[in-house]
Formats: sequence, structure tokens, C-alpha cells
Amino acid sequence: MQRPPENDAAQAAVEVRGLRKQFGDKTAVAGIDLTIPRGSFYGLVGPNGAGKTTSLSMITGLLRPDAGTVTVAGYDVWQDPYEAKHRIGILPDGLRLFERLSARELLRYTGRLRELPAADTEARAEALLDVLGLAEAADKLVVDYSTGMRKKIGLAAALLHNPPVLFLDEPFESVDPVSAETIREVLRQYTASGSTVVFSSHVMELVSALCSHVAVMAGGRVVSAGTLDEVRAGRSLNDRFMELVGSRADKAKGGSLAWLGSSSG
Ligand SMILES: Nc1ncnc2c1ncn2[C@@H]1O[C@H](COP(=O)(O)OP(=O)(O)OP(=O)(O)O)[C@@H](O)[C@H]1O
Repeated sequence: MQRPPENDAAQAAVEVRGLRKQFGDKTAVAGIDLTIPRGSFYGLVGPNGAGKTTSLSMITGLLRPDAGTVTVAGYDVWQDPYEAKHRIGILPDGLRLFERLSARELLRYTGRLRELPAADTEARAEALLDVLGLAEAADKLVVDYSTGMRKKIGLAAALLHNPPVLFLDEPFESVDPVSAETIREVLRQYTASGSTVVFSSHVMELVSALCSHVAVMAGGRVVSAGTLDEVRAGRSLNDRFMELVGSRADKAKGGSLAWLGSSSG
């Protein structure tokens, strides 16, 4: 396969065309297109069940699409998986870790899988453990980690080989505010150097504060995508999101929950 021009600044970090996935008679992803520019901080937002995780799984080579193509740094994820996956870091939803390894051992193992020289793995692992506040727990088994600590060691493992594109599914879920700010700062530095972050989130304030670009998904489709300002169209991202996906608050105002609260018993 011909090597794509990796130094071509015009080349998108990720190109998705006609991506589709069906589970039985449920269309989870209905043929989406996305162009994710290099160096962007790209937020993928949408209500529960919109198809974000299914899309990210297909884009990163974890779930085979029914149709469509994905390229990362010019390499087709499904035709040329070795080259494409070499350029991907991923923190998936419901991350599975080797529970009986310590954080330090897990990073050593990741370094071997990523074919890094041992000295680079050691130096990078120490730096990541330190910055992410895991240095003191580095020799504890992962099974004893809290949910937030698991996210952080998962992030360290995703960053270890310094991939040009990083995919994160709900990276801030269960992470305390201090750690969240550290993660944001790590990711800001990473994108400032020309690398690309794609992450899914339900937290509009976070997406507004961090992202240069946003795609809004609903019902397996991309209903709006572009720069943050293009998608917001002069409003807050939250208001625009409600408009695009349809607020359900009116349902709650209806009479069907009149029994809820003010219990007399
Ligand atoms: N393995 C599966 N088998 C059957 N249906 C699935 C499967 N995975 C996802 N779905 C369905 O596909 C749709 C999209 O799910 P997905 O997890 O991609 O949404 P999401 O946007 O990530 O949601 P959330 O914000 O709740 O995590 C949902 O209706 C879900 O029930």
C-alpha cells in the first residue's frame, strides 16, 4: 500500500465517509461523514443512544462497520490496520485493564505492545504517572484503583506512544475536579503541538471550553458539525444542542409525574 504524505498539513487527521452500523433492526449509526482537522480538539456530543460510542468504536478499529470508510492520518483503519492503529491512542468506554498488574507494570506492558524502546517507556511512564497524580499509587494493583484512577491510567496508556490522534470516550466521567483540570492541561498541550483529540462528552460547558470543533449526533446521524462557532450559531452550545436534539424537559413538566415528591406518608 502506498504511503500517504504524512507531512501534508492539509490532510485531515480523521476522515469518515458513509459509516454505518445496524444491530438487528436498530440502526445505531446511519451512514455518517466527518472530517476532523489536524490539531483540532474535536467534541462528539449527543443524547444517550445517539451512536457516539458505536461510531468511535468503528473509527478506532474496534467494531467492524457494515459500510463506510475511515482513514486516520491517511491510513485506512480497516484496510491498513497496523499503520492506522500505530497512529491512534484510545481510551474506550468501559475500559478493560489487566487488573493484576500495577500501573507501572501496565505501562511497561503497553510500551512492549507499542514496540517502544524500554528506556523511552520508563521515562515516559514516570512522567505520565507523575503529571496524572498516580506516582504514589504506581505499584498498587489496578484492581484496587478507583474509577477515576482507572481513567487516568487508561489515559496514560493511550498517550504512551505519543500518537498523532487520541480518541477518548467520556474521559472526564468519575474524575475529580483537580485531576480533570490536569487532564485538560495535558490535552491542551498535546493539541497545541499539532496532535488531534477526539472525545465524546455529555458536558456542554466542558465541550464549549475545550473544543475547537464539534459534531452533534442524534438518532445515529450527524445533525450538525463544524467549528464550535459554526455549530453554536451565536447561541450557547447547550441551547443549540437542545434545539438540534429536542429537549424533553416539557415532558417532565406535563402531569404524568404529578405523583412525584411532597410525599404525605
Ligand atoms: N452491541 C449492541 N447490540 C445492540 N444494540 C446496541 C449495541 N451497541 C449499541 N447498541 C444500540 O445502538 C444505539 C447507539 O448506542 P451507543 O452506545 O453508540 O450510543 P451513545 O451515543 O454512545 O450513548 P450514551 O451517551 O448513552 O453512551 C443505542 O440504541 C444502543 O442501544
